[in-house]
Amino acid sequence: MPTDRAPDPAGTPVLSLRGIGKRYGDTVALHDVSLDIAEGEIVGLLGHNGAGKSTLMSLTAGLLRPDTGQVQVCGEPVARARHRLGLAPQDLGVYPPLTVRQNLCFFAELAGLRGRDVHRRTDDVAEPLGLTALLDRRVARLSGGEQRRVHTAVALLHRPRLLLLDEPTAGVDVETRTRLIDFVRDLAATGTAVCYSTHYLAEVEALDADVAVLDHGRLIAKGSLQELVRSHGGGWVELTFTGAPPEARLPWPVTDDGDTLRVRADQPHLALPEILAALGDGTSRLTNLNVVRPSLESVFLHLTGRRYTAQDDSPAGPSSTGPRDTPDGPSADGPRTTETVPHA
Ligand SMILES: Nc1ncnc2c1ncn2[C@@H]1O[C@H](COP(=O)(O)OP(=O)(O)OP(=O)(O)O)[C@@H](O)[C@H]1O
Repeated sequence: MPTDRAPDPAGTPVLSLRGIGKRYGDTVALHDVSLDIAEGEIVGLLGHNGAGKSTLMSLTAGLLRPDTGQVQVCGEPVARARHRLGLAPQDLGVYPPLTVRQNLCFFAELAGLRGRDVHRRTDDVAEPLGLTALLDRRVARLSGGEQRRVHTAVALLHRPRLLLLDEPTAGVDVETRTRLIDFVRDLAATGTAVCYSTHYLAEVEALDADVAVLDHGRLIAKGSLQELVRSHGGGWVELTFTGAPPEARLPWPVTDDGDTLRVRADQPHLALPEILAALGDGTSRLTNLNVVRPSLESVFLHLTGRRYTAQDDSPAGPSSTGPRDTPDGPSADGPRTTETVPHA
């Protein structure tokens, strides 16, 4: 059985990316990305659409070759260490006409398992992902969330040292999301290194993961949630208007993003009265008001100038940091007020 739990030389990360660059024609998908993931560490890989997350996952899994740099898994070039990693890509890779058990047994054999190990391992991965009762059901008859759990289970059959999950909760319900997060945490507690890409900040917070932020192919931040909030701290008051935001003279940094004014302040809720007073008559055109307390969302705003969830149109996704709604026009009841809760 190709299980590999031999200890690595002390200090060798399970995943080591050094100076990774990748272009598709004129598009720079990744530029000089270096990242380590240690045994038992979960890294939440975040970035807006097109930031390079899937490219990074594919390179890490050895499915793509970087133009520059090196990918090492457990101290070896990835080409020699593929058996040590498991990848659950964004697109489902299971066979709908087969049952869950048939899928898992098929992929277990592909991964090199034989005889009783195939069935034992199938049962082992099915149980924590809540698939035991579904083993004899055809995948085609399962819900989207159940199918995604099967897809994730496939990546685990050979007990990888490194698990790559590319948006594992895309389109799944809240229960499946919670179950997956618990499962990933338990897995990491047994020593598996996990790289987890997602569009939902709340998941990264629930995973208690370190955070790696990609922006236009560059790794612009890496650290624990607490570290990032400390170094890119402060919160925001976000005010949306009909038409261009009014001028406001304020003692805090102000950015103007179309119809939205953002004011960065250490204690945004305390800054609010002064901000509203400075807007004067402009408040009559106010349609939405959002206080973003120091959190992963405020870190994102600071690093990229954009809300993380603002471009995410998945109906199944939770809003990690409070509503991201921006009404089309003024509400009859006045501006909508929301608050982003601090997580760190
Ligand atoms: N096969 C390809 N050919 C050409 N360009 C590509 C290809 N795959 C990705 N790209 C481009 O490379 C950049 C990074 O894409 P990638 O899919 O890695 O981003 P992502 O962060 O995973 O995005 P998303 O969150 O939308 O899945 C984007 O500009 C994308 O358009």
